[in-house]
Amino acid sequence: MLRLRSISQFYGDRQVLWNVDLELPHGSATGIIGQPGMGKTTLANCIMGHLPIGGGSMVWQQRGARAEDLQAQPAEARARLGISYLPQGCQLFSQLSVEENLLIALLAGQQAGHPVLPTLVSHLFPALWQRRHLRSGALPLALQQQLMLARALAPQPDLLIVDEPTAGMPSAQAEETGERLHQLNHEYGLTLLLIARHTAVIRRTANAFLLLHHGRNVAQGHVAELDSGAVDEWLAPG
Ligand SMILES: Nc1ncnc2c1ncn2[C@@H]1O[C@H](COP(=O)(O)OP(=O)(O)OP(=O)(O)O)[C@@H](O)[C@H]1O
Repeated sequence: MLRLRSISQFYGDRQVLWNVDLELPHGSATGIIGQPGMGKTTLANCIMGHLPIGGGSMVWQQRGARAEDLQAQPAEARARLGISYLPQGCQLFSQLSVEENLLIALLAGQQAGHPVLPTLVSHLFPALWQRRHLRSGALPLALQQQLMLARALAPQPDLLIVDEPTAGMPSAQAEETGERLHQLNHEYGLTLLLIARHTAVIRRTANAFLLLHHGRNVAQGHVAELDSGAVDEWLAPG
């Protein structure tokens, strides 16, 4: 469970997040939506500890563990606490094999010292697993994108944060990615936080949404409420 209260963030003197509240219960799937430049990625970076917060609180409770102040944990500890992040524009180690890419990710997480890849990876990505000895840079793009997701899952996180998971994908592949994320949430109980400019993948995968506009949380609720038209004006360009 992750609970953010009144998060603010500044780049220099410029404030980009204003009193953002967000609650992610175990097993939930939440989408953060908003136009470009509204603070979605900044919020993810605050959760990961890649950016300091200017104010507010972040409480994290891993399954079966005590709640703790996330701010007290350095960025490198957050993967071991069960939080994984797949940033937009993420890169593979293209000269390394599929398996080596996965093992590196594994060592960053809570399974450090026990480099055993979870069966989840082979189950969810059989075509990728069959090619685990191949150089990752030689894979077709669709499999490279699967590998990025598989890498984020290798440490067996409780919470996966994915920034623009379907950006630039052809629609069939975007649908497939949405399906995998849905499966991870429904079958494996993974808590998801999805960031997207467009709502298609959020509608497919999430049950709750939060809408950021110029760094402020202007709407949130159940994903079914996205169909009410109430959020359209916030998402319209210009
Ligand atoms: N490193 C930085 N230094 C200064 N300003 C930044 C930095 N990164 C982002 N910003 C600014 O902060 C604001 C929020 O950016 P952010 O990337 O969080 O938005 P976003 O909603 O994720 O956008 P996108 O959908 O384009 O990724 C924008 O005005 C952006 O220009």
